[in-house]
Amino acid sequence: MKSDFLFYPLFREEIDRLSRNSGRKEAGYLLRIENRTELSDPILDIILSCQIPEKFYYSARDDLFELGGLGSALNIEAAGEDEILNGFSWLWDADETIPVFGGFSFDEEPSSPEWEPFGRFRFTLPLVEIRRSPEGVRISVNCVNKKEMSRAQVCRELADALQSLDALTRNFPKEFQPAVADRQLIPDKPQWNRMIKKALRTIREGELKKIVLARKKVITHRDLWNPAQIIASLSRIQENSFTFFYQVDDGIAFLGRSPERLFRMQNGQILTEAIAGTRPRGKTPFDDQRLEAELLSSPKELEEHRFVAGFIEAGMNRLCADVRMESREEILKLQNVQHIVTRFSGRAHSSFSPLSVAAAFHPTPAVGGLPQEEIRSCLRRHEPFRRGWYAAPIGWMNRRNAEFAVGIRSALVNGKALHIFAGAGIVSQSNAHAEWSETEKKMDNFAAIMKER
Ligand SMILES: C=C(O[C@H]1C=CC=C(C(=O)O)[C@@H]1O)C(=O)O
Repeated sequence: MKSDFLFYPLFREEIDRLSRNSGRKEAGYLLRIENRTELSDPILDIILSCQIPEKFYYSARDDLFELGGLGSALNIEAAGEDEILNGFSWLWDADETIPVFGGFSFDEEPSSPEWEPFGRFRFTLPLVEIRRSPEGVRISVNCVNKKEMSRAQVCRELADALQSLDALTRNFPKEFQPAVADRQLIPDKPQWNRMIKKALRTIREGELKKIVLARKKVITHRDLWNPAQIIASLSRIQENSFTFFYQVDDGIAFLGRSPERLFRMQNGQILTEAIAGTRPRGKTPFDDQRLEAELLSSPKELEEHRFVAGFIEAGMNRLCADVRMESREEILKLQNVQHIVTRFSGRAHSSFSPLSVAAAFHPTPAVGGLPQEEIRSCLRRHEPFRRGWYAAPIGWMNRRNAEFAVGIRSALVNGKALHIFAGAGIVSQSNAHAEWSETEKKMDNFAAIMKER
């Protein structure tokens, strides 16, 4: 698999023209050039073929929007949302539509070493941004003048960066045959049973109504994992889902196919949804229909779902006017599982920043639990590993618009280790064995690409 797309030829003329234009020193200045173009290669192939350490890719669940990025013109890692917004505010003063890609960790406590490269909050303005929307494909290049260089010097830096990028395009094998050296389940099945028992006790005692407990499989490769191959294989699965890929360094990436939108914000309109309640897909259409009917009539699954829907609706009522339930308790069919989904829309009361909207919803009871205030400390007590960016918001934003998926059906690749995550909502009627099987099903896309089944 390889894309032969070259960036420098597309921008050479404009860079030459701009470099002849001015000798002024302009500190903090962004040089951004946008180009509309046709692409014969898929954006993901272009992103994955380039061997630059930092890159990202995002595609919306409806497939109408894609955003890819190569390299980094400005990377902001921070402990809080204000630092992120302040760090990009000069950029958005120049053009408030410029998107940056990133996310933040599930909770605020320091994470474990494997997550260190991601930090608490991290967003990237890439060197090259490729964006596809219904209006067409636009490729933009960004160069931030941090060193008070003259315009001609900035142009030279940009030209050099694009030429180096073009030289980094490589072929990578489409076939994916990992050489697995070790597999570890954290927790293992007996530990999981004990976790669920303890969670059910906490629910019975009235401290919690619902808690979403997660587990992970750590699969160790004999050599290093190639995150590009993992996301390339995952993306080929027909799945009603967002695709996300955030590689922060060579061999270190958070990636996945998530069915769940945290929210989308566009021109003051907010769309969000509750996804919770699960059954496997059936082996035949008849069986599938039976499981769907079972899901929609199960008091346990409906309770699990309604905790989430009620929470989201209350959040929407705080943030928005004209809140509407766009659909109620419908079925979302995925490759291996089906869920109950309820969708909401509303008009934001004021011009909230995307990160404040993300913070208002995260963590929803689809990935945390209820009551929300206690859930992060509760999870730290119940789960035997740190979540890092699993189940946290991941996506893109500019000053006013954004879309964040919930980072589930996901994995962290770090060197030789691949950490695959899945969680399940525990309510008073949950059963440890059934929840274990459900999390197995939720990890099945990964099992399929590794031909583990
Ligand atoms: C927490 C996960 O799924 C959530 C989303 C949909 C259905 C869920 C459930 O039925 O338990 C979970 O709340 C996960 O996949 O890791």
